[in-house]
Amino acid sequence: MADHFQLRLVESHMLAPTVRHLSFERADGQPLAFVPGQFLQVHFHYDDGTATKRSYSVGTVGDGSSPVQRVEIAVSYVEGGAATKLLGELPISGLIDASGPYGRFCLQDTDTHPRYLLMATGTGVTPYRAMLPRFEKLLAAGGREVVLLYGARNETELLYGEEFEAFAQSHPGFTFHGCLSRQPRAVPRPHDRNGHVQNVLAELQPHADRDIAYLCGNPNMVDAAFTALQEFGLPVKQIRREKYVSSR
Ligand SMILES: Cc1cc2nc3c(=O)[nH]c(=O)nc-3n(C[C@H](O)[C@H](O)[C@H](O)COP(=O)(O)OP(=O)(O)OC[C@H]3O[C@@H](n4cnc5c(N)ncnc54)[C@H](O)[C@@H]3O)c2cc1C
Repeated sequence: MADHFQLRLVESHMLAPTVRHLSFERADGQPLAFVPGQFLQVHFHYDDGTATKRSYSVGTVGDGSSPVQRVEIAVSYVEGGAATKLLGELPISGLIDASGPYGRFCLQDTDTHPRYLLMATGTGVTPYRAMLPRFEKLLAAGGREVVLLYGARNETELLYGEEFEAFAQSHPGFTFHGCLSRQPRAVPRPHDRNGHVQNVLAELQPHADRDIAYLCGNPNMVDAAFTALQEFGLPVKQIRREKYVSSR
């Protein structure tokens, strides 16, 4: 159930040239209960006093089942963006109004498909970071495979790339494909792919009997991947989507 609270900024750094990682705590000292995959809304006012809000996926890696003390988000720079400015200029200890958690872009206990196909561009990878402890449990139970296709123009834009690489190395059922559309890595990793995420799909041969897909981030990518997965025969109920549409 959604709650309203203030968040206090405790840490902020650039994750990539145009993406900032922000780490908050609730000002009331309470932990945040959320299901990995959910998002928060940040509430603020334009200069003319009009109230507005923006959504951000929670990226905190907790234990996957209990509330977290840190509320981590990744914010992509948008030219002239009101929330971009607010969050980019927020000082350490600065407060913002927020509410949440919201959304149903979450893993379902009822899903029994053997392979999870996760696709993301940009900050759309954030919910999958939060889901890592859930994937750890799924993989430990056996009989499952998780494949993350993460699209970026170059390696500097692979947010949390080292964390996903490390998770893949310590969890053999998890494969991380960095899909680089403009510039390959200086030192390529074994699972790197060149091109857009949806182009790498064919290599994985998605199949309705095997796959459940999660798509998150840029709406154009989500729509293109949704169409491609349907062409491979996946029914709509096996394709979960979170589009980072502008909420103005
Ligand atoms: C469920 C959900 C989860 C989201 N999670 C995240 C997240 O984790 N991280 C994140 O960075 N964003 C996320 N977003 C997008 C976020 O809510 C804002 O839309 C984004 O940060 C831009 O807000 P802004 O106030 O800076 O720009 P605005 O003031 O809203 O927009 C400024 C101008 O830029 C255009 N614009 C807005 N967004 C984009 C864009 N992405 N690319 C190009 N032009 C744009 C607008 O049309 C407008 O002309 C999410 C959106 C949704 C719906």
